[in-house]
Amino acid sequence: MSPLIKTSTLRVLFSSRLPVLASSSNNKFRPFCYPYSVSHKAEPKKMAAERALPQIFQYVDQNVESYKNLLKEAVAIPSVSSDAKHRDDCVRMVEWMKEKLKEVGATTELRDIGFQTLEGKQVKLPPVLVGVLGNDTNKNTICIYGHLDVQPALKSDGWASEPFELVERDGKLFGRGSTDDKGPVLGWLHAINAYKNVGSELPVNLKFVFECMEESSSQGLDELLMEKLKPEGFFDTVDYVCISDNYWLGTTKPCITYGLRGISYYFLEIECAKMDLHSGVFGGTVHEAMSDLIYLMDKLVDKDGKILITDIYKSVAPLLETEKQLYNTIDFDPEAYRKSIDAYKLPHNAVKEQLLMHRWRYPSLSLHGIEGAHYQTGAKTVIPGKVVGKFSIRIVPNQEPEEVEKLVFDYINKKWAERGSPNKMSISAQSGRAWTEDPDHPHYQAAARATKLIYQTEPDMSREGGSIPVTITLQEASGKNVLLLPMGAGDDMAHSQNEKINVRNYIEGIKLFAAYLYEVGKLPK
Ligand SMILES: NCC(=O)N[C@@H](Cc1c[nH]cn1)C(=O)O
Ligand SMILES: [Zn+2]
Ligand SMILES: [Zn+2]
Repeated sequence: MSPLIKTSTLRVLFSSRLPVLASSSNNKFRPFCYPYSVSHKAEPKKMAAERALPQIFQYVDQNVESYKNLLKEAVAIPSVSSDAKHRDDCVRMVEWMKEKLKEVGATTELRDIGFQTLEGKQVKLPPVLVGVLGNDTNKNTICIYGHLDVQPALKSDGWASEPFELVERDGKLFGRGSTDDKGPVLGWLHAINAYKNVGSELPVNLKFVFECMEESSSQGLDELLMEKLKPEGFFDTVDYVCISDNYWLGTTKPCITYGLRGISYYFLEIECAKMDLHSGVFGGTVHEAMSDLIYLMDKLVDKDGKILITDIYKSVAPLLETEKQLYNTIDFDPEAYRKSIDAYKLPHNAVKEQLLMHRWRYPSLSLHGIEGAHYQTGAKTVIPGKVVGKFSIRIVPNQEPEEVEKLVFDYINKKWAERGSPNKMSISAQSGRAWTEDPDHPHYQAAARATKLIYQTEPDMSREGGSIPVTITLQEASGKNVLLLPMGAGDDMAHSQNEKINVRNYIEGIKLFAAYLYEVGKLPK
């Protein structure tokens, strides 16, 4: 190609629907070698970004301490969305992030999404942070979604250090939200900031949607996206959607994710009295709520993990031969996985393909806890007056939340009738849909190139057992390809005690995001 090729000619070449970097795929990957020999004058923006990458990577390496410090600040805000006591912290977290986004040059807006019923009260939902950075019609636009809320955490749950104090041990940054999802959200900021600091224009326009209710079923977000942002034209210019809110499958090999399970979360409430009762005084003279609840919860799943709810497997997408083949090549070691969680034994005879399928494409039911039950140390002799059993079903492609909820309600009502208890029982649910995407899309190829540049290995195309309820909504709202680009490793223990992100994953993740922006910037407009 002539070094003096004009931008317009280049655009014609770009617009062929071939993968833009197809020419590099036969060669050994050469990190900073631009496949087109184009003069800086002819294509200043693209060339600027191209030349900037090595400087960006160097800049990132020089700023590790400041990245850790910013994550420390974010982790210190206990933005637990499920707890009304932390609602002000959630609002503070969103406002904190708004300032950070403004500092990198974005225009920002906090969008009100109304109220929710929490602990019997009407509680205001934290606002959603919406941002825009750049509006160059020659550039692709990526919509980035992330969440700023976290799961609850107490030191007494078994954390080695305070959960809301980021602490570094052995190259790992421990703290609630470090990997889910504050580290990755900050990663985007750092990548943008690095472009700016090396004096390079961003290769893409960016739009941001950062919420603070993801860990509580993203309440209010779908309505904002579909009934407000979409009609207002927010998605009109969006070409791609990217979310970094999941993890590698293992601890060494990066992956890009094209599927998530959905979630159907249940609150099963049983009341036997208006207050808690002394078991010595009242035991033997009341129908106890807890016994009823244990009876019902025991009817949900068998010891091998098979869900006992009638017809629950009926609508699960059939396993096609083509899909079956995909599992063979995935890099996943069941024994390393077992050891990473210190489990005694894995189900499904620890067969790799079976484990992956039961994590990605079959539903699973988990029992989470009982609100109102005695759980502290000691021998409190109480009969709880009211208990709420919590369980959820990870739902999969072809299973619709409404259909699953109906099956669960019918089944619970049937078992309740069989129990014949005089107590008061009620059940409610919150659900989000499963999502899959086309991993052969040029967007995925761009992310794969970025990943290979950073980690020198071809990423696995994976699915994930967890849920990000908004993913499918963003896919529908934008009508564009959605991609999950994980930053953290498979042993990060999100939602668990001692959640962490490896310093390496955090820092290389920032570079990965910068490289991804560059690669998407090169995709045809
Ligand atoms: N990183 C995504 C994530 O952890 N999502 C949650 C979503 C959730 C929690 N409660 C209801 N939905 C998950 O558990 O998968
Ligand atoms: Zn989470
Ligand atoms: Zn998350």
